[in-house]
Amino acid sequence: MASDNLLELNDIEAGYGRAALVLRGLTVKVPAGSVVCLVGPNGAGKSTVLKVASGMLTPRSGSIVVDGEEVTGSGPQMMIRHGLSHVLQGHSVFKEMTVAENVALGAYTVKDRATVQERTEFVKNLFPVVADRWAALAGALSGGQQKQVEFARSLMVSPKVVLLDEPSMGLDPKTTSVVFEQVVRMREAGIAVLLVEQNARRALETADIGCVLDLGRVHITGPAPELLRDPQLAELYLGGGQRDTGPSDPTPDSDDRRPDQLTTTAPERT
Ligand SMILES: Nc1ncnc2c1ncn2[C@@H]1O[C@H](COP(=O)(O)OP(=O)(O)OP(=O)(O)O)[C@@H](O)[C@H]1O
Repeated sequence: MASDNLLELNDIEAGYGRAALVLRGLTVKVPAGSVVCLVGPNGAGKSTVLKVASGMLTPRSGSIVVDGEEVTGSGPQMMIRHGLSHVLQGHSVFKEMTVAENVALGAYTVKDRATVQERTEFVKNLFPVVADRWAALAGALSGGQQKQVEFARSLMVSPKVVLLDEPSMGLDPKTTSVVFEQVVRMREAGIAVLLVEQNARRALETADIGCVLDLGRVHITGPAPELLRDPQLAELYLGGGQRDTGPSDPTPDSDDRRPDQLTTTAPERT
């Protein structure tokens, strides 16, 4: 039976070299047309999930299925061909190159000129700031604008699923909101997103499905709005308490608390 999931990571075990496993039987599914976000404490393995999905790290066991096709063991170039595009943590624009050149780099595997042209128009339309600053040096753009150039570059290969690793890293709250608006635009354009975020509340406000990782497994998964309403989760992962609870609300700054400030671990659920 055909699956509606564009990406499935099934029962994945993965780690680095001879060190202990980081992912210990992790299963994550990304349905078509959805944003799925992974949240959890530092070291839980969130970025490692994206590395496995993009072929940077080969799992020791488990399977990776993209749009119904098993692709386990594919390297990064093949994963791009299968439809997965990875936007790495931090900033990766080439600052001394123009925005146009940075975006064009994303299409280095695309040989057909008409396709490149069509994708270029698509990303310029999706990210107006990229179109507006097309001829500018990327280094002259703000952090949030550079992140949008990275998004645009990642879409040049017409991915089915984009893997976003902490897109809000280093950005102020206002710029973070702009970047998350662009994540929503990607979903509206039919691109599924697997998102890793330290800013758990903001990510869950954007996502359709949330997965809480701890110790290399998914401990809790469900519709993101439900996770946001869960008082225990709010206490553990979202800076304590829910936003609309009146005087005891967290301050705006507490929105940006990192899960590594937490001292407890997530409750186990089935
Ligand atoms: N290249 C690497 N070589 C060896 N160990 C690594 C490597 N990358 C990550 N690890 C280890 O894997 C574990 C999970 O790291 P990962 O970056 O996936 O976690 P994370 O949940 O994304 O955390 P963070 O929020 O801090 O980025 C950590 O113990 C980390 O030290």
